[in-house]
Amino acid sequence: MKVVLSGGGTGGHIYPALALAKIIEEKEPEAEFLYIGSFRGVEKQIVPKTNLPFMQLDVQGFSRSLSLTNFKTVYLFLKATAAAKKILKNFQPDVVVGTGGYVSGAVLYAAQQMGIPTVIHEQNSVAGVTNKFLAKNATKIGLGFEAAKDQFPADKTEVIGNPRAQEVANLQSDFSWTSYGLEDDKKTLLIFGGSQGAPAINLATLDAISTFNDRPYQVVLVAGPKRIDNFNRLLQERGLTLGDHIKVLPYIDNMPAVMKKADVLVSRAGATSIAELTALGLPAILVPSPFVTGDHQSKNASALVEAGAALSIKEPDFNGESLIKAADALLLDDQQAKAMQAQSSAVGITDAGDRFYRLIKSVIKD
Ligand SMILES: CC(=O)N[C@H]1[C@@H](OP(=O)(O)OP(=O)(O)OC[C@H]2O[C@@H](n3ccc(=O)[nH]c3=O)[C@H](O)[C@@H]2O)O[C@H](CO)[C@@H](O)[C@@H]1O
Repeated sequence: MKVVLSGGGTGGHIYPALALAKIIEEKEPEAEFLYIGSFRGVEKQIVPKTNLPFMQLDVQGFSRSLSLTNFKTVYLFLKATAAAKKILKNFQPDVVVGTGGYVSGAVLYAAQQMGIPTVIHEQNSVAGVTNKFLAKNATKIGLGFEAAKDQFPADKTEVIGNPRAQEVANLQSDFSWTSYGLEDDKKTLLIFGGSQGAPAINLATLDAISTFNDRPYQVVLVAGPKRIDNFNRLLQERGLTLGDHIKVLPYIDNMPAVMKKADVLVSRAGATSIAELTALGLPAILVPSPFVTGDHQSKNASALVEAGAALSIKEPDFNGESLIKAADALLLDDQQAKAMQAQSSAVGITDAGDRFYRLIKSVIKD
């Protein structure tokens, strides 16, 4: 099987594509892949760390206000589509899979025009712009959340979950907190604001630092590669020091292994983060980003809150005090955490990768 994967811009669109590649490789070791990303998104850092051949196109997103940059966006889209056609003609894929982000718009649009089967994956409860654009001519559509079902044509749409969940659930790892200078027999609160870090989550953690310094549990904050300097500057300005049981990092490459060792997670309600934490049954405090299309993170979070699988705190209510209160409730008292763990595991779709694989096989022409 020859598969082109395309997804970009942000980790939440990229990791599902990489997880799918791993599942296909396990089932069909002779499968060939090509990952097509953009020059601008974080895929240029993430994909080259895998063994997948990687090509890049020049695309950019639409600006929300009417502006001249949108003419450039259209121009780049048409140019990228033409470039994608050449790449596809050369590679001759059996299927082209898009996991969201502008680059997948150009690549799958090209494939659709060439009559190559396309499968899109919508991770969120609310359809993204690119997937809405591609849905009409997509051969099949896989969804992460049931809630997105009524936004796509019913006859070709299936709820499959997010393949990253299967990757995380099946992961064998000997990761130890000692590699961060922490202890393995202490409970650990892991905090990260999606793949880029989130200022509101970093600031609340900063406000909570002096209390965390006195807590018996460990705290790991992933501040984000572009945000860690600001966090450290504010820490210094406020004259705060971190206890030995608190670590602040820019990014974690082996996040699934780290999540597996954590006891409670504080995070945004990005779809891939949710797929991972429910695959692990990890109790979570979610802080949906208010800055995303259609407020989709609040809707992603609702699915978990309704099931008793997570707590959700709106960003304006999220601060040092509410963070400590929620973290203490789950880390100092086992009962609530255990109940949440069970509900979270019940929500997780840990065979999402297999379901995605079957969906892809179903569109490949003999
Ligand atoms: C601001 C924004 O537009 N966010 C969107 C983006 O989120 P974002 O890119 O943040 O994606 P998710 O929260 O879904 O996933 C984050 C991914 O990054 C990984 N990770 C994170 C931190 C780290 O240090 N290392 C690491 O590997 C996580 O394990 C996870 O796999 O795509 C998601 C999936 O479409 C959407 O639901 C989010 O609303």
